[in-house]
Amino acid sequence: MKALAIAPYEGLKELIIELGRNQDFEIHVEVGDLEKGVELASRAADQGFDIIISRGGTAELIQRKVSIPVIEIEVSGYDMLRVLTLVRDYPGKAAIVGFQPISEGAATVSQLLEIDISHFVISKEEEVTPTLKQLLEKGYEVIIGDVITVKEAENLGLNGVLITSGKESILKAFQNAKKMHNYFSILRSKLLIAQQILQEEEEGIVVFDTTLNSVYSNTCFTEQLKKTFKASIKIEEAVTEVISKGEYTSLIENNNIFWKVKGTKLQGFETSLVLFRLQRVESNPKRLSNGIKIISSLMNSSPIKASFIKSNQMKIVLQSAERYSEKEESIWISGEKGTGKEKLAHYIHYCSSKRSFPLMTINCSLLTAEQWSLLLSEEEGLLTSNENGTIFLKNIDSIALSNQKELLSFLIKNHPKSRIIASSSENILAMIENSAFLYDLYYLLAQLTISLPPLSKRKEDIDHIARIFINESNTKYGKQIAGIRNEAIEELENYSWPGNITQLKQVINETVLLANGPFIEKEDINYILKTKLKETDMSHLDLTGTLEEIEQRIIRQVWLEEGMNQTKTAERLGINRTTLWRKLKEL
Ligand SMILES: Nc1ncnc2c1ncn2[C@@H]1O[C@H](COP(=O)(O)OP(=O)(O)OP(=O)(O)O)[C@@H](O)[C@H]1O
Repeated sequence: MKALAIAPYEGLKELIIELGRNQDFEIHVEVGDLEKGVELASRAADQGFDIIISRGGTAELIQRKVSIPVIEIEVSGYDMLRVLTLVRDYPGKAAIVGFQPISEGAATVSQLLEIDISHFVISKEEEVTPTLKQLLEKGYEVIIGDVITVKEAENLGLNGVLITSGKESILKAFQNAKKMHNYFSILRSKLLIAQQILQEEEEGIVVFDTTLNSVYSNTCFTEQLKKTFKASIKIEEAVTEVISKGEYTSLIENNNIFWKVKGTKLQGFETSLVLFRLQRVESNPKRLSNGIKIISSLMNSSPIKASFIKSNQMKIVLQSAERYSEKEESIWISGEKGTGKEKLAHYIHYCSSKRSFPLMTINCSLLTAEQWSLLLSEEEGLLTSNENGTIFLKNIDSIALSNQKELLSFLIKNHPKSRIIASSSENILAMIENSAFLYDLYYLLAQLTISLPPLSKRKEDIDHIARIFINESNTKYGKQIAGIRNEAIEELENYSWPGNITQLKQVINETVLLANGPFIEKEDINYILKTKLKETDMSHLDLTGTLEEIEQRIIRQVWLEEGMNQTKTAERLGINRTTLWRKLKEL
């Protein structure tokens, strides 16, 4: 043990040095009262001292500033006895001034020795001067006390007598120091073990106090997760939730790896401390990440701008979404490809109380059978890890029957606490009828349903949505398109949009890229619609079946592209209107 003794007065230094010679530990002594003592002490830990020994007010001040143990040389009965014996024959009125233990100790001893001496208790340092001034006025001449009191008494012209520490008090302090050092060594080694384990832990650990200061974090957290944690979790909300409800759970994604976040309260501290543990989700994340994404809790602006929606059909859809968002039930969104089902799922999540938790999107059409079984394999798997948030099973109609069965039994067995939204673009009731989709799974996931109309049935929305896309494309390509002519909008409204909003987005994107003037003209739109789409749509043409069936598909495709305008369709196909009319009737 290496001890630093800070003596508030010179004489004490000598005594400590003398007594320290016979001890089995190393002791250094410095002289310093109050602030000077604190200054000396603050360097002690860095200088390799294990413990500090000091006295009275200086010891108390030091204790508040350093992290190593501080042992106080207490005023003993012997010290008191000595000083009282000394002043017994002093001429003039004498008083003892000090904190409670000193002044009460003095009272007891003076009573026993039948010495007539008054004692005055002070509770803080600032009371020393006013107390002494009062005593001066009352005719006291001798003041007995510790270093501060005696110094101040002398300043005021009183006769100060210091209660010096005797041999016994110092030896007792040495003994206490040794005991404390032993105790601290055991504690410190336990702390070091714990700290090392936490530092090597593969889970991230961070502790916040109520002022949102991080008071502890381990290497895994600081080196790998800190940035994502801060960007994905509203720390204030999370800490408040732990303090009010006792728990917080969420999920974050960091470089394609999913981490469960669990917040709990640490017990046994004076102030509230909140611990967050970040655990890697068990399933092999690399193999799962394809097709699964997490939109963190920090979704600040609405994914759908309601004021841009003009069609009644869509207004009703948004109203249902808002009402359903507050319910716990699962929601099934159906609609043709590209009608905005994913956007609507985001909107539901955004409107709900789950908004500050993650939205996990699982694109079922991108997951392989192997990934499906991984996703569903373990109880602590990904599907159960986002308890407070929303899980969006996109394109659920694309999963194989065997995976549907697995998903159904997983959901029945594990009851994920998260809200589930599913989306499909096929006619799901027909699929159920043809045994291509499980009846039970549909009804489990479709407790509430929303059907998105195709874009051709909500032409009033085209104008505004097109403007959103022009803005997006301007940003993307650094273009400055200022607007779109009304005639160009009319062309867009007359088109049939088999690919719905996705297709509108693509058309606007290409038009913006190719446009030469500040406005998108009717001709720009026509060029893209007629030439570009004809190529892409034809490439998707289904060539199965008889020639007659293929012909029917071509006629329907062109008819849709021409906005169901028979004259234009006949013109493009090079047939007369009567033939077209007859052929369309056969469709
Ligand atoms: N109200 C809207 N405002 C602006 N953009 C929209 C809106 N609705 C959809 N979109 C955009 O249209 C495209 C298609 O939307 P989304 O992916 O939500 O459709 P989907 O029905 O889920 O598509 P799919 O069936 O192909 O998976 C996306 O780029 C989306 O951002």
